[in-house]
This record gives sequence, C-alpha cells and structure tokens, in this order.
Amino acid sequence: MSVQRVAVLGAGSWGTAFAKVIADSGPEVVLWARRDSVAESVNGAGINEDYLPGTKLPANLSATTDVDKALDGAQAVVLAVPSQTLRANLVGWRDSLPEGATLVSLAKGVELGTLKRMSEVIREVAGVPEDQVAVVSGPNLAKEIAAEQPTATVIACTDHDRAVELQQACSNGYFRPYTITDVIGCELGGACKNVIALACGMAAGLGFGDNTMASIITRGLAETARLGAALGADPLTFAGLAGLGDLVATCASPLSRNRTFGHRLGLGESLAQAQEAAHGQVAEGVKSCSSIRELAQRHGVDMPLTDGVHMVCHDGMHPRTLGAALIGREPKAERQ
Ligand SMILES: NC(=O)C1=CN([C@@H]2O[C@H](COP(=O)(O)OP(=O)(O)OC[C@H]3O[C@@H](n4cnc5c(N)ncnc54)[C@H](O)[C@@H]3O)[C@@H](O)[C@H]2O)C=CC1
Ligand SMILES: O=C(CO)COP(=O)(O)O
Repeated sequence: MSVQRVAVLGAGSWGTAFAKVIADSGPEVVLWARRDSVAESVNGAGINEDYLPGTKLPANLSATTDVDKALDGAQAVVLAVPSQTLRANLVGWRDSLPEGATLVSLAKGVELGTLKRMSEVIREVAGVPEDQVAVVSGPNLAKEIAAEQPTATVIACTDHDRAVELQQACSNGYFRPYTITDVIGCELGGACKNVIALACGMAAGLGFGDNTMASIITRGLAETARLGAALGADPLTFAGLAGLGDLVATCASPLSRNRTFGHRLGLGESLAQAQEAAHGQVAEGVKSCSSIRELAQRHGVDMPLTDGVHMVCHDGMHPRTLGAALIGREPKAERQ
C-alpha cells in the first residue's frame, strides 16, 4: 500500500522541513502546529515564519491546530516534537491515531526518568507493536534540507516492508532515504551525537581546532558504539548515516543547536544564558546527557565524554576543567 496522506505533528524546524520533504515527494501533508499564528502563516503565505523563514512550502502541505483534522485519514503519523515532551504530547493524541498507521519518530533523545528510547515511549503510550513504529535519523540539518541541499538519511523499522513504504513517501530529487532494521542503533546514534556535539561546541568555544574536534568525534563514536553494543544494536549502524554521518554533521555545523549551545558554554556563558540565546528551540543533548549517562551506568558502560558534558551542564564544571580532566585520564588501549 502506498502512503498518500501524512500527518506531521509538530511544526518546529525539523517538523516543517520534513513535512516539505514528504510533500515534495508526492503525498498530501497536514502539519499540526501548537500556535494559530504558525498554522495561519503556513496556510496564508505558504511559509513557517517562526521556524523556517524564507522557505516556500509546497501547495500540497497545509497546517492546522486541530490534531483530529491533521490525523484524519493519515497512513503515516510523523511525531516531530522534542523528546522530553513526546510522551505528554502522545497521551493527548493517542485516541485519535488512525488504526494501523505507521508512527514515525523524528526526535533524537532518551527520556529522562524512564531512560527509554523514543520508539519505546511511542509503543508504550500508543499501545502499538514494535513493527508499526519507524525512526528517521541521519545528517539532517533542517535549514539545509529546507533549501533542498542533497541529503541522505535512514528509515529504521523492524518491518522492512513498512520502511520501504515510507521510503517511497519521502524520496525526491534532494532527499535520499535508505532503509535499515536496527532501530536501537539508529536511535542511540541520534541521541548520543547531540551530547558529543555539545562537547565539540565547548572545545570550539575554548579556542581549540580540528585535531581536538576529530578526537572528540572519534572518541564520541567509540563510547556511543559501546553503549549500543550493551543495548543490542548492530555495531555497523554506527558507521552509517545515523551514526558517523549525523555525528559529523552535527559536530561540525554552526547550524546545529547543540554545537552552538556548547560553544556558548565554552565561551563562558552560563546554562541560563545559553538557554535564553536558543530562543525556545531544543538542544536535546542538554537533557539527554543525563539520561544517557544513567543508561550507561545501568549497563556498566564507560562514557567519559557524556559524563563530562553532564558535569558541565548540570554540576557547574567549567569546560576548561573538563578538557583537562579528559586528557589526563588513565592511559588505555584504543579498543579497550
Ligand atoms: N532541527 C533539526 O535540524 C533536526 C531536529 N531533529 C530532532 O527533531 C525533534 C524536533 O526538533 P525541531 O523540530 O528542530 O524542534 P523545534 O524546537 O524547532 O520545534 C519543536 C516543535 O514542537 C512543538 N511542541 C509541541 N509540544 C511541545 C512542548 N510541550 N514543548 C515544546 N515544544 C512543543 C513546538 O511548538 C515546535 O513546533 C528533536 O528531537 C530534534 O533533535 C532531528 C533532525 C534534525
Ligand atoms: O539532528 C540534527 C541534524 O541531524 C540537528 O541537530 P541540532 O538539534 O543540534 O540542531
């Protein structure tokens, strides 16, 4: 069955850009926005003035603040809200979800408290089987995709046929999705790279260059893969788009909210100052560094960079002290 109608719930920067990707690939898309002004701007000027100013949205993409209208007849429901609010959002939506629709997570985080991945939260709240939930993850900076710059991504679903249906619904001249069945690896790659991007931003704020960045990226990938191994992910996933691909894009790009947030901390700003400068947009790693750290501790996995980012964000450690502590750790073998 081909996907002809899609609901995208969450009209932030990625929700809006991904809604455009799908609409540009053929299906009708209805975008749910929390605020009237956002829905009016999309339906009137064809632009999401608050989150993607300057991007003209296609005619087969409309917006509403009425979630029932957005969900009516949708064969796929894309969840595009921040990780830490997904559960509360979904509780409000679950009774209206169309029977059998693929539920697609765009969020990159691990839930505080429960330490669950987003697909686990979706299954629990919506009461759907594992094979009805898909995850989209990869090097997907919303602004570049909105500008139709060529990008690849992965669609992870334990049901390969469902992933292929979704792949067809979001393939176009600038967006190339691959399929994969390793949902765990893709979700961990997406959540952990936000934390590593915070560390790269801190290093940049301290004035460090490319050797430091490459070292953080590579060791960040090593600790992500260690956690993945403990949780049953396929190690090769971390060499793919949802692993290395997303890690490199996020750690290197000034468009990344996480890297920018870390950069501000590295320059000496407080958490509150960096949060204010983010203008309400999410830097997921600031919260996920705590949940990922706890998950790692529960499974006996060593994640020094994640520990350090947590200490800077939540225990008042200065990024310079973190740098010195990391470089001065006990010598060890690279693959230990
Ligand atoms: N922006 C990007 O380039 C990419 C973002 N992502 C992920 O997608 C997810 C969503 O990100 P964005 O769209 O960029 O975020 P955003 O901060 O731009 O927008 C969040 C959207 O969620 C809505 N929302 C609904 N309930 C909310 C609540 N209770 N609290 C706060 N916001 C609420 C907001 O109104 C807003 O429309 C995140 O997990 C992010 O890591 C993934 C790939 C790329
Ligand atoms: O996930 C992203 C790119 O793939 C976006 O990263 P930020 O949330 O740091 O902007």
